[in-house]
Amino acid sequence: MSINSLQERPSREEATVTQEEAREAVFRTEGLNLWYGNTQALHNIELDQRANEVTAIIGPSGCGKSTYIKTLNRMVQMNPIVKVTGKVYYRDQNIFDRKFPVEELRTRVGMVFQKPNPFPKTIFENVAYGPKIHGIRNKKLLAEIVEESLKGAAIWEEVKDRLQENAFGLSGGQQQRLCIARCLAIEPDVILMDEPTSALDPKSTLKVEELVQQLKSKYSIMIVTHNMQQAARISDRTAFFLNGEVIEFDETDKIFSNPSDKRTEDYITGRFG
Ligand SMILES: Nc1ncnc2c1ncn2[C@@H]1O[C@H](COP(=O)(O)OP(=O)(O)OP(=O)(O)O)[C@@H](O)[C@H]1O
Repeated sequence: MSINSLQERPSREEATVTQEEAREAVFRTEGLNLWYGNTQALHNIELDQRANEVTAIIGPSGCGKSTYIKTLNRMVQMNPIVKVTGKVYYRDQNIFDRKFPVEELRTRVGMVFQKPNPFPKTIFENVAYGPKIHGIRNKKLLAEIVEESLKGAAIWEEVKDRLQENAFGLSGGQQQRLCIARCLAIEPDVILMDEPTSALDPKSTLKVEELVQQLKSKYSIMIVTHNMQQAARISDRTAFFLNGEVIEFDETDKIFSNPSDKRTEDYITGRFG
């Protein structure tokens, strides 16, 4: 079974899809429960990630935001004490099915972490690493992928003359965009971001936010953030988590202007969290 064969992305010519089709669910979570040992961290989560949209996950510390997004690439299940029930469909296949191709899932679903985590390698090698793992050896092709990915992550102009320098020589904000480029190099379908700007200064934060806005024309993005202004600025829909539950999930404008649940209102107005 191959994810790629099931969901070949359309060519540009075929890409004249209707608004409705463009917004199909890439991930659909139904009745998801998750335990760390005997402690339940997620309760009956129901959530969709639509294609070419940004979904923000907000909520106070410890409410299960990171746990949830790490469920989507099955990273959380690398921890042997984790147990899950319920269903998470990626492009209509349940990722918890025994036959589900997990390795392919990880190439289709990229992840960007809170702290930039470049490899101790050159800027070029950081981006070429994933494609090389996938068997690409042709130097010209690798160079093209590296350039395109760095351009996609809006960092090409800053690094094009120093591709052979160590990535640790970049600023924090540049390192984070390099990590986004590394993620783009494996041509993901979905990008999960776990507080990608929390370690960055305001200028770098703005750059990453602008980048997220640009990337959503090609990718579907889910972003965990503690920064409510950020969620309001860059997301199409927002899910408010509290104590491992989704309290409210709606259009971002609605969540921030007229939330349905008092707890959402209390959180976004800073009464707790
Ligand atoms: N590896 C683990 N082992 C046991 N419990 C864990 C583990 N990781 C997370 N938890 C627990 O699961 C719950 C949810 O944690 P999670 O990290 O998903 O929350 P979060 O909303 O992302 O928090 P933060 O905003 O502080 O990053 C917490 O009670 C946490 O203590």
